[in-house]
Amino acid sequence: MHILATEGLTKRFPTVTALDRLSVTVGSGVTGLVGANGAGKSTLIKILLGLLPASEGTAKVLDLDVATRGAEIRRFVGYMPEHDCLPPDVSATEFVVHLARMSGLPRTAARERAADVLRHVGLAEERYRAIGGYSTGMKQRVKLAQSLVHDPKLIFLDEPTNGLDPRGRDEMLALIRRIGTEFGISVLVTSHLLGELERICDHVIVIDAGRLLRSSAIAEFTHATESITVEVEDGAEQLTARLAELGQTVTPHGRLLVVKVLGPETFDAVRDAAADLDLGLIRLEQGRHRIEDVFREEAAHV
Ligand SMILES: Nc1ncnc2c1ncn2[C@@H]1O[C@H](COP(=O)(O)OP(=O)(O)OP(=O)(O)O)[C@@H](O)[C@H]1O
Repeated sequence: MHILATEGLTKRFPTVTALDRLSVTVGSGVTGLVGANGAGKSTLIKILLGLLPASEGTAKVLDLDVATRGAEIRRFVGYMPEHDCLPPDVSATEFVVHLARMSGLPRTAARERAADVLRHVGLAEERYRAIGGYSTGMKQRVKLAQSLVHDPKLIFLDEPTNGLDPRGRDEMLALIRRIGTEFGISVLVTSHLLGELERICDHVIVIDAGRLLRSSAIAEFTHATESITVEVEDGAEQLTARLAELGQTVTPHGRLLVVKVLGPETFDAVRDAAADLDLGLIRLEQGRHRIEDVFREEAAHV
């Protein structure tokens, strides 16, 4: 089953089209939603939660229509908003217990559940202190904890690494991965930092200006762009021409050539062509393009 599916989903604001005929499906697991600032990520999440009406098109979350079943969707889905939205004067424990009670849990169960989720996100003794004194990383953890407290099947995390230092970012990403694998909760996580999602997602959706650029399993993203970098002392142009004759896909960058790996024969072709032309090979390096490169390539074609 798809955990969510959109068809021709469009959202027009007075001066901008935030989503433009977006049709995409998402399966279970950890899915990354990647796009630059303003690409439409937060708008999509708000529509999926039934908090914002679409202008056109349809969307379903857990097979429920967002236009009519928003309240049910929000029962099964947790949401970590992008911006700071925490009350400064209460403790993390009080805040999360309160939200657990609002979701319908009795007092004792709400306390137990809040303690569990705060422990899972790594907040220890400090959970009894007022949130106003927390670091950004701790606030992000509280926001993550509240998204989990009502035992959702799926969570939407909007820019959870925003404002974190590199260590905080790594910890948050590891936590998100664990939620997906150990707790079996499906995750839709947004980021404008494309590389970081590569590490934790099973599937990535790339959007730009509200339009779908690409949706594929992470393995396809990296596999499809596997390439080798070749450097020769002289004769890069000759080598480029020879490899092209041999059916290889070559992009010259000065003395460097980036050759797309079509199969094991690509390595043989480079070695043999360099030997035939009597060129000195300085470097033959396998390099995996990262999602950033894929994004740039895709964006260049739009
Ligand atoms: N309530 C609104 N009224 C008018 N325009 C809006 C509104 N909400 C979003 N937009 C516009 O829609 C576009 C998409 O915004 P959105 O917040 O969905 O992007 P995003 O990908 O989440 O980016 P960011 O990470 O910067 O929030 C932007 O141009 C934004 O200015």
